[in-house]
Amino acid sequence: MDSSKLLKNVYGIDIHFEDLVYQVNAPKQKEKKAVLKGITGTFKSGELTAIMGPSGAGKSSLMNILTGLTKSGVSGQIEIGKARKLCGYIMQDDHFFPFFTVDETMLMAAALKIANKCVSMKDKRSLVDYLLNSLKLSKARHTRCSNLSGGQKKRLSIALELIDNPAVLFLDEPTTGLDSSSSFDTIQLLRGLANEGRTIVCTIHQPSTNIYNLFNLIYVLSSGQCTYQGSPQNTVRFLSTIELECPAYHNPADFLLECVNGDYGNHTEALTNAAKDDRWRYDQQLMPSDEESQVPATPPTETQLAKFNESQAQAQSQKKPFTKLDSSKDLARHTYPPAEWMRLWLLIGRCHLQFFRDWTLTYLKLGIHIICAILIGLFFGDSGSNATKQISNVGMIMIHCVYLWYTTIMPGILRFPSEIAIIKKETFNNWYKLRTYYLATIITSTPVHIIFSTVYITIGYLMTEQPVEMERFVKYLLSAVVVTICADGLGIFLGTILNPVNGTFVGAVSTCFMLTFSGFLILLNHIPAALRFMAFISPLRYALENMVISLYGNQRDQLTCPPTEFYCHFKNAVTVLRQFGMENGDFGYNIMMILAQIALFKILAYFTLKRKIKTN
Ligand SMILES: Nc1ncnc2c1ncn2[C@@H]1O[C@H](COP(=O)(O)OP(=O)(O)OP(=O)(O)O)[C@@H](O)[C@H]1O
Repeated sequence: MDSSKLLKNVYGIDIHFEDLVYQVNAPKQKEKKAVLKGITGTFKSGELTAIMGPSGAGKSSLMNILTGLTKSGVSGQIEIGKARKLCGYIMQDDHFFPFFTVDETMLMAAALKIANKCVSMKDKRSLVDYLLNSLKLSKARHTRCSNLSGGQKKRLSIALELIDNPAVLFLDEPTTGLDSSSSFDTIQLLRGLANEGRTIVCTIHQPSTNIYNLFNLIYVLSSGQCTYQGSPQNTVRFLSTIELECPAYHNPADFLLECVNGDYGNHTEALTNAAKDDRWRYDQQLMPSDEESQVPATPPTETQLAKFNESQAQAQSQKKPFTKLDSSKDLARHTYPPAEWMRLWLLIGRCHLQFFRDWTLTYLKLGIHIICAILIGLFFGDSGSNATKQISNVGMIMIHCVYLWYTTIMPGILRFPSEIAIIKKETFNNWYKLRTYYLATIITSTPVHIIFSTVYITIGYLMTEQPVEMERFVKYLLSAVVVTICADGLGIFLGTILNPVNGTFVGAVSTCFMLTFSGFLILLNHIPAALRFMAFISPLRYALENMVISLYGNQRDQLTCPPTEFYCHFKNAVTVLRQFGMENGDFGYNIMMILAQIALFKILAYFTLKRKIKTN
């Protein structure tokens, strides 16, 4: 299949909004603050539209409303309908997984966005090649995303969203951070995409004259009101209708913004009234001559407009560059996504690859686990079999629990904050559902926790001469593994409700409390009855109790009392259990309690992550 054909078949979608009001709660004020005050406008297919205006004018708010990112506090009419599914939103900052190359990122996006039944893998490959060529990214195809320049990142963001050929593309400040030549290239590229029939809308700050003239429509906002909607070429004429004369050799875009900012007096009301006339969007130079009206500073007359529309319609029917999207049947004909289970499979693959590429997550962490396990083993020596060292041995068990807990909760806290911008972009642009991604991360991270804690515990267990009995070892290991997974769940939960600084602080404080109530530092029956419930919510308590009863319970043989000792208080294993008030400990119950907490944390983390993605 010819890749360019896949991209040329664009459905034309016009976006129309009327009396759009957006209100937000203003702090310390009874009344709501109106960010958008009843604006009306039309962004047409085949056109490149710029939303401009001073900072705080409401540009991003309008964009977020049109894309569907903001829903509450919005009233008025928006006609975009089923086409929302065919929209791509390129946010201001470009976020990618740093360990993948441009090629891998593109191929993964193609696999996630388009079903194999719809476009074969071979065609997806050539589609990716075609897009990389068109966006001048071929030379960077084997470069990791973290090493791309600002302009390349922006082009990659555009290429990624073009894969499933969206009919509408929204871009938030696509030229921010780019030099003038890259900015021009980017806007020229967008103009080319619009010419193919797409509706392209972007916000922009202070464009140069060259860039300004590339747009088909300029939509200016000032304090939530529309102060100009027209072609760039009509700007000077429009302003002169309210006696604002643009000096010669002055950039019309700059002059327009200066007028809107009030640099030449307060003309907001006059501008808002004049901007209601949307005929300024028609380029005067394209208008047929009309003897009745030759006044230069006016929008086209009705007669001119009728003639113009007629000639445009004729040209359109001859060229027929794109089909108008009328029904949901048309939507189905568009490239369709793979089934969600297939996306799950792809995301599991991506998470695995990411895990192996990030050496700090794999080799470094595994190496540190091994070194620490050996060091702790050397410190405690024969504590597992020597009856005189049993208090130290229980202390070592606690160290194992706390080590696994701490080294898991902290990366858990930091994991999602670093990925949230990417997840937000990808879920919003329909690459996959959040629950699919979340499930993929659980499926990928769980075996990793199992392997890492198994390596750590096995070394520690063998070096400290714990009983060589399979059942005791398996129970001991199982308790360590579940508490590690529980730490990951709590870490992710904290990472999705708090920022990294507060998250690490709360994580550290909560660990201290859990440690206090683990049953070693203060015995359970020494805690005041009213506060004892705290111990029952500490996963570390359940894990420690389980690890202790695995080693000392179930009628263990007597421990070795060195011949140099006259009396060994902990010669009988049950004495250790009694000493720590764990003689009635129930292994199954403890495991169930930790599993219940894992489920609780993981479910809560899903909903907090969902909330965070919506509000961020
Ligand atoms: N959820 C919200 N709660 C409170 N105020 C809000 C909210 N969303 C937007 N605003 C306010 O509305 C105004 C417009 O914000 P918006 O981000 O749309 O401006 P903008 O034109 O995109 O600005 P900039 O060019 O600086 O990005 C600002 O004063 C902003 O503080």
